[in-house]
Amino acid sequence: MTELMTNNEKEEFDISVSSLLETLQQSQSEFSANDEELVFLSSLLQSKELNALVHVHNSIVTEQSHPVLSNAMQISLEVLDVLLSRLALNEDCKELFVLLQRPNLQGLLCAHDAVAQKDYYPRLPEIPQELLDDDEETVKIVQLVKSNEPLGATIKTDEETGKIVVARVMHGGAADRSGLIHVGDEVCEVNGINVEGKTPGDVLKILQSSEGTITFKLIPAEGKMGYRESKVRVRAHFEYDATSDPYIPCKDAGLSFKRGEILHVVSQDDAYWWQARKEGDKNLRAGIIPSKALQERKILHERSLAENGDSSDPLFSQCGPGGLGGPSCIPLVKIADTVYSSPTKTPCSAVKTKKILYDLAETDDFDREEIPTYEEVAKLYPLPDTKRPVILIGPSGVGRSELKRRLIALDPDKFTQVTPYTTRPKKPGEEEGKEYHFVSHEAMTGLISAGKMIEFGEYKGHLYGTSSDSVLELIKTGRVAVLNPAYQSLKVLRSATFKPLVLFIAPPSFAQLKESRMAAYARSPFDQYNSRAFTDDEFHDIIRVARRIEFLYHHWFDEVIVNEDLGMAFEQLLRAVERTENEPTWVPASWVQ
Ligand SMILES: Nc1ncnc2c1ncn2[C@@H]1O[C@H](COP(=O)(O)OP(=O)(O)OP(=O)(O)O)[C@@H](O)[C@H]1O
Repeated sequence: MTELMTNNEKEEFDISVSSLLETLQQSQSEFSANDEELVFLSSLLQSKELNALVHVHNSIVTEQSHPVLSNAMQISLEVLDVLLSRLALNEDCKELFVLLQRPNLQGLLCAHDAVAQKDYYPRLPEIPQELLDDDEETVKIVQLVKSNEPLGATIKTDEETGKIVVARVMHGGAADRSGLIHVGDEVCEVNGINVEGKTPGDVLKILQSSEGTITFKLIPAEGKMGYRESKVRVRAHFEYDATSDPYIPCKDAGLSFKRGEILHVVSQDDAYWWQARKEGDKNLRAGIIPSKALQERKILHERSLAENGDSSDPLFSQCGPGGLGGPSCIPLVKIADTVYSSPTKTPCSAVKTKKILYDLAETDDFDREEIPTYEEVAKLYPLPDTKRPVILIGPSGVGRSELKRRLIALDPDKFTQVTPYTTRPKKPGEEEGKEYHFVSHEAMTGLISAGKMIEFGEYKGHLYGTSSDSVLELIKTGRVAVLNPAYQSLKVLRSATFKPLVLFIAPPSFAQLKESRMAAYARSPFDQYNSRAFTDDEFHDIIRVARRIEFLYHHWFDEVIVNEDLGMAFEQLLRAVERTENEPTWVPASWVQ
């Protein structure tokens, strides 16, 4: 039996319950309801139980029972960014900067975010089908208002059931932000029109001809709850134009990007099409980009077409007008309002390639190249006592030695070259460890076979080489090692051990190259006596080799410096080095983990 309240207790009534009761009592005469119903309603509103329940509800709503944020890790990275520019200001900034980078603190923040995002494992099993009521299905009615913002969803015909279903929901788009439309939701009706048996194209026509509000009747997908936004960042090693991609299922949803841009891949759920945003982009809606696997297959397919006139990859020959993966976009609609009715009877039932694209005569150095598509990257924060080595890559004669010399001359205490090893005898005036480390032939071959030499070669019967331990020792001293090795050494040097800054020194056009070198009376390094100027053939060679290095290794360059005007090239070099000392830089993710 319902217990009624005393007057004292009534004073503690929730304000909304009291005003309901008051309205009921004031307007009793206007109701057509009989006395019995009015007495019941009035006693219910005055009952202790209802009042207690309202209090519990209010407490739950007002209590902060959920995490304040779920991106503590991201915020800590932003704080690191801010602190970086203030390190010199005071010791507290420095201490916090070091503390925030400690693995245990980062682990704690990461765990906090996982809990806040309810990213729990293992996932609970689905409720068994027999426990669900067979006769009744929940439908949801979603109302949308046409606007200029795309909905951010695509539809397709389900291969098994033949029904129209939501194929993809773009992260951060209008559909995603509403939380109302999910992948796998079945579309039953659009504006009261039953879409059973219709194609996605038919549905799009209905949508395009609709004005104002559009009403969808959907059957929610089973077990679609919650997705996790991936934190993966990649550097794109190719340029992508979604508007001219014949394979993309929905051009409007595509994200175009340039080579070298950093992308935040928010979903890799689809094998062919990832969802991504450009790093730092304020627009929250993700766009689709080809997955790594798809891009690799696409390149192989295109090479095969170019070389043999055909391709054996069935994936691309199947591709119809809807693109690869085929769902159609739902265009130009925005969610305005939603009404759920539940439950009601439903009215409707990495490929690696061995192929290479350069002269056969020159393949010896490069016979195991990967197709560069995306590289997972992470931010590397500068550490005060550890300096990244600077590696100048480029064709012989382009000016790397000159740039290196200028860098060392600018600040010899900071920048230094790595003393090479040689088997040639010491000349008068030379000191061990200054010009060279003088070693025996046996010692040198021992170092080479132990894989200790970054690069080595023979000149006039003597071996010369640079040891990896020499570079590591320099890094430990807090100085910046500057190297201009042969480009093949990048395979060894570009690793988590050295974490180098790789700069490609490129030649300008033939005319600019010739003019700038002539104006400076530059001596040709290809001439044994260094007494004559460059020849046209040498300039052509510099350009040809530069193109080849760039084609093969562009994905490993942090920056390209075109060496036309020496002063400007040097300035650019200096700024690039300073950035690694003062700002976080994107490096392969494996270097940071
Ligand atoms: N931008 C420039 N303008 C004019 N002359 C230049 C420029 N850059 C370099 N030089 C000159 O070109 C010549 C060759 O440069 P450098 O020796 O640095 O080439 P390199 O790339 O180190 O070649 P190698 O790898 O064979 O030693 C030098 O005389 C140098 O002073």
